[in-house]
Formats: sequence, structure tokens, C-alpha cells
Amino acid sequence: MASFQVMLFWMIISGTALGIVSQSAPFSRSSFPPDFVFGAASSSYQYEGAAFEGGKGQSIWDTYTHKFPEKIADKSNADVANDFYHRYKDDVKLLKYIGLDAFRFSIAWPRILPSGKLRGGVNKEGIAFYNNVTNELLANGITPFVTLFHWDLPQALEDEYRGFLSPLLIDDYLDFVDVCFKEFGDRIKYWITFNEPFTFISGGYDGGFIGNLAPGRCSPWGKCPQGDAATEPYVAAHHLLLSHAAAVKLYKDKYQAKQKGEIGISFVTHWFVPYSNSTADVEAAQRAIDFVYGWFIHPVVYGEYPKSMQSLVGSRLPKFTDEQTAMLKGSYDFMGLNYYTGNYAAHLAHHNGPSSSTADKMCNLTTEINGVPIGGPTGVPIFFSYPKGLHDLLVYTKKKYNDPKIYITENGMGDSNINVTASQSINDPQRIAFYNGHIHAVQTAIAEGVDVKGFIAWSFLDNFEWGSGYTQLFGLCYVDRKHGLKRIPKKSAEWFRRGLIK
Ligand SMILES: N=C(CCCS[C@@H]1CC(=O)N(Cc2ccccc2)C1=O)N[C@@H]1O[C@H](CO[C@@H]2OC[C@@H](O)[C@H](O)[C@H]2O)[C@@H](O)[C@H](O)[C@H]1O
Repeated sequence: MASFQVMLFWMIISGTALGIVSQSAPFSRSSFPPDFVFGAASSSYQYEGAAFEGGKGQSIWDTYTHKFPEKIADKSNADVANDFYHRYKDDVKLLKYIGLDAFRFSIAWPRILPSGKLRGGVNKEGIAFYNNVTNELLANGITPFVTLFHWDLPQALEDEYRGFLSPLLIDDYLDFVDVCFKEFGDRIKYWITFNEPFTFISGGYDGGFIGNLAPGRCSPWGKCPQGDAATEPYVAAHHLLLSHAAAVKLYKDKYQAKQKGEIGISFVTHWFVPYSNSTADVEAAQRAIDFVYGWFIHPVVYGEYPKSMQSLVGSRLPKFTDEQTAMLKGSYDFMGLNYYTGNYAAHLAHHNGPSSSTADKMCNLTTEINGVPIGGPTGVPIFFSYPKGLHDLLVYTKKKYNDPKIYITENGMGDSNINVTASQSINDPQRIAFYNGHIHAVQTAIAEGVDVKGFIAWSFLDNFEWGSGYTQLFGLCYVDRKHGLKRIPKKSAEWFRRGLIK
């Protein structure tokens, strides 16, 4: 669908074209519990820039974008990104202008431990930077939510022992988070150990849904220089889960009593709708959510992998010892959920190709039935607006995973940044309609008893969108890359501002 048709579709949806309302009726924070937080999210590699500055070591993303520019849609990188490293004070002012209660950012491991290891030394400039960001947020009444790993692993650990493929990663991650808890934990009260383990593992070791991500390993038939999509995703995921459990144990044993913060992990999944009401497709939808969501949330809640994974993956799925199961089980105070879209899931009877974590779930995942998409189109060809999926995911999580405290730690939509002007990008009625629908879905889930405590939009600013580079814009604020990275609030930011007025 051409971008004009997409825009027209959204304008009709949001009523703009018919003049019914100037834009979707604004939401109001008064429709939510008084302690409910609204925020916006970011991540270190996608925002900071200063990739070779301030004593920072290289990450696997610095390497990946420079070594394989062809893997990035516009052959760009985040050497400069949004230059958040130098502009964070003005950005905090913009967060305050919008009226957001919370700001989610991640700490770049190589900016704290440039060699990846504690014995390589702590970078004092890195400590100072995150202290400054934290203090600026708090001074402006904004609550920091800090992600400890948003995919930018120190390159030195990838070089020394192939990162998450080695159990050595666990102790190095523990040393890193120990420094963070010690240096920032007196002011940071919401810790997220990992962002989207599924995406990092699937994209980094299996070629994944949104294409290859760093470290860019997959099977030779997936056009990767090294890797094995049949085994490495499960090995890396196993070490990631053990790292999460160890970090939670450390925080609870050593810091929580005094610092009184909370710790959790941010999962991602689409919502999967059976392609038909056949038993085979209903079971396929369950397998899809087991292999994307259950792969990580099931061990964190129950200390074991989903039964469907155990039976379908067999000996390729590592096993937890009894001690590891005990450490994993219940390793969270809250859960972060990242939600973008829904998919249809159909049973895939015969998978004749080579094994991979993607193929193991024996599902054919699509975004339409007979040419009818699952939701409204967005500027991301594979993402459709499907707010009902967020509601259904929240209710599913409540029922299946012990009614946890939940923060939506990412939700948003992308616009294409190809052949569009700045003013077109800033006028974003489709994003207003998207958020109106998804915030309403959260409101409905809360009314049905789901313990949702906050909604954090992805993203505060347009930024470096991994394999899409700067060709997709998810921000509430536009970043004018042709005019000194100037920040310009979009209509959606103004919509949030009006809804957030106390
Ligand atoms: N991008 C992601 C991953 C998207 C969801 S991953 C998805 C969920 C899911 O069910 N599955 C399984 C699957 C597999 C096959 C088919 C369908 C579904 C996934 O692979 N997450 C967040 O999205 C934000 C927006 O990501 C953009 O999404 C569209 C992409 O085209 C673009 O490259 C990416 O940066 C990122 O900036 C954040 O850093 C990141 O935390």
C-alpha cells in the first residue's frame, strides 16, 4: 500500500479526514490508577552516539555496523545516533514538557567496563555520564527505569569466548550489574536485567524475524559467516536466563533491603491468533507463543522451559540443574512486556528444511488471511496495529504466569522515513490512533484485573532502528538529521502532553 494510501487509511481511522475530530479523542491519565506511570523508552546504542568517546569500549553493535554496513537498510550506524551523550539535559527538558512520569534508558556495558571485565577497570567517565542522566531525570521529577542489557555486548567478550555462547558470560554480566547496583542503586528503583531476550537471541543467532542482529550468527544456509541456528540460540538463551537469575539473586541478597528498588526483565512477543479454528491451528498459536514468549517467561516464573519446547527441541534444549531451577523460579518483582503487533499462526505439518529455533515451532506465521491484514497498516511492512492483541496478551499473562505486576516497557509504531518530508513525519495522526487504541486496551485489561502499573512508549525520539537504520521512525519526537539533530515534538507528543496534564 503506497504511503499516501497508508496515511489516508489512518486519517479515516482517526477521523481526521472526515473532520469528525481533529484527532483521536485524547486519553486522560485520570482514567488510570493514581500511581500508574506513563513513560517513553530509549536504549544506549540507539540514542547515545559518542561510540568512541568518554572511555567507552566497543560493543558488538559498533563492530557489526562497521563490518557489515550492507546488513543495515541505509548502511548507517549509531556512531553519533541522537547524540544523547551530549544532549541529555535538553532531552530531559523535552520529556518534562511532554509531561512523562518515567524515562527508560539502558546502560551500555562497554561504557562502564570497556574491556567487558571488571578486572579490566571501571570507566569513571561512564559512571559519571549515567550519574548525570539519573540526577537530571530525578531533578525534573522523572522516574528512571534502567535496562542493564539492551543488546550492546562488549566486543571483547565476543572475541574472547563468543559472548552468550559461553557460561563465562554469566560471571562477567554479574560483575557488570554489581557495579551498576552499587553506583546507581541509591537512586534507580526499577531495574530491567535484559531487553527482549527473544529478539536478541533470535536475531543474533538464528537470523530472526526482523533480520540479522549482532553478533550476526546463524547457519551457513542463512548467509552468516559462522553459527548454527539449530543449537546456538538455545545455548545462548540458556546462559542469558542464568545471567538474569544470578543478577536478581545478587540484587535481592546484597542491595534490595537497603535500596528498596524492584527488579524485572522485559519480554517481547506478538499476539498469535489461530489462522483457522482447526485444532491444528489453535495448537500452532499456542506453540508460537511458547517458543517466543514462553521460552523466557516460563523459566523465570516456573524454573523450566515450556513442555512444548522440551518435546519438540529435545536434546538440543539445554537442561537446568535443580539449583538453577530454584534460582530462576520467581526471579522477578515485575515483568516488562514489549508489544508491537499480532500475527496469525497456522500449523506447519512438514518442515523439510534444516533445523532452527525458528523452524522448531512448526508454525507458519502470517499477517493476513485472504488478503485482509490483521490490523491497520504502519510504516513497518510486517507490523500492523492490533490493540486487541495487547489486551489478550495481558489477560493471558495474568492467567498463565501467576498474575504478575506488569509494566508495558515498549509499545509503538514506525513510520517510513523514505521519500517523506519532516513536516509529514511530524504530522502523525496514525500514531495518535495507534496509541489511543493500545492505551485503551491496557485500560480494559486493568478493568479485568490485570495488574498493569505503567505504559512506556517506544520511543521518545526517532532513533537508530537496528537493521532498519534511520529509515523507520518510532519517536514521539522527530529528529531532524539534516539540521543538527534538532528535536521536534510530533502531533502525537502533543496528544500525550494534553492527556498527561495532572
Ligand atoms: N524490534 C523489536 C523486536 C520486534 C518484535 S520481535 C518479534 C516478536 C515476535 O513474536 N517474533 C516472533 C516472530 C517470528 C516470525 C514471524 C513473526 C513473529 C519476533 O521476532 N523490539 C523492540 O522494538 C523497537 C522497534 O524495533 C523496530 O521494529 C521494526 C524493525 O523493522 C526495525 O528494524 C526495529 O528496529 C526497537 O527499537 C527496540 O530496541 C526493541 O526493543
